[in-house]
Amino acid sequence: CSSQPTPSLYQQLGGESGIAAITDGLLHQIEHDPLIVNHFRDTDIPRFRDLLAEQLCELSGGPCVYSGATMEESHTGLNLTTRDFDRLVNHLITVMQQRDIPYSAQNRLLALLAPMYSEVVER
Ligand code: HEM
Repeated sequence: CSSQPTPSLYQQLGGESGIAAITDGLLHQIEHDPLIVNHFRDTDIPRFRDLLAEQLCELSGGPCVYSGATMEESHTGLNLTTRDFDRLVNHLITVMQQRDIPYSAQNRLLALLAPMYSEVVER
């Protein structure tokens, strides 16, 4: 068979180091977004960073097991809105574009995150 196997989403995102860089880039975007940064004022950022990277790794088919709280548990009481969700997603897109992640891989990741909307917003 001469066809190449489809790379896993995890591989397309750059594996462990690629996902670490995407997570750091996203945190940088959040830090500079006055419309959402306040949600994170009581958050242990190093812990959040590690859990988000772990979750993206697991979601994309990498060798990680997410060890954090469920999305409902961790977002209940934050009173997040659709605008907050959209801003975070747009920041993620910006970071993936900056890192030249293939468009198809960007969409694969976004499709995995989209169903979390109802677990995160208006909780
Ligand atoms: C699909 C979208 C999202 C994903 C995958 C996600 C992922 C996560 C993860 C993995 C955690 C850590 C859970 C834990 O502490 O055990 C977390 C916590 C948190 N998320 Fe999200 N999140 C999403 C949307 C959002 C949005 C839109 C906001 C606000 C703009 C947000 C704000 C927060 C905050 C403030 C915490 C920390 C809560 C605390 O300090 O305990 N998240 N999120």
